[in-house]
Amino acid sequence: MSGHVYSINDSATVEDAATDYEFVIRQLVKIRTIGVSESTDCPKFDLILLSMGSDGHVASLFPNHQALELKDDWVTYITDSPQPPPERITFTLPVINSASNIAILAMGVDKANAVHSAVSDSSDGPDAPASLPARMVQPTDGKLVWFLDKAAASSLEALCDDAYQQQHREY
Ligand SMILES: O=C(O)[C@H](O)[C@@H](O)[C@H](O)[C@H](O)COP(=O)(O)O
Repeated sequence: MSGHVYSINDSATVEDAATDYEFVIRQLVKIRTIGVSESTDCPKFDLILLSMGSDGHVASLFPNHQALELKDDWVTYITDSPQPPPERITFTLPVINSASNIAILAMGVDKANAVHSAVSDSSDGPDAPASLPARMVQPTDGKLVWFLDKAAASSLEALCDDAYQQQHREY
């Protein structure tokens, strides 16, 4: 197992650590230890496991941060995280979205609003995708599964009721 663990170099600067980590991933893709997505040319991980913060951040991709717009980088760094620590490295959305399976975990009532917005259809105003990174997790060619406790799912009851009533009206 240890031969398959590639840790981040935490003694380098975040910029160097991100560059080094992306280099490692690119080598692993080259020798096909990690598969490649035919549609995106990104690494295709079997599973990416994320947890979501109450602000809707996943990985170290925070609301309205420019890191959300990266298209060509696989790994990036930030130095201005709104939550400590300020310096972080993270996979980018193209890599996350290329995975075969993505699981997002959310626990606690403080996640309820973000869960509701992330799985609802609205895409304007405060629910615009970049204001809620979890909404931007949309697998290109894979599956997304949410794991919620009751508290995190508590705002979904209203959503389900609405959908039920909508369907009911159509019959
Ligand atoms: O520093 C971070 O980015 C956070 O620690 C994050 O990774 C965490 O997993 C979520 O915010 C949910 O955390 P809880 O489920 O503990 O609230």
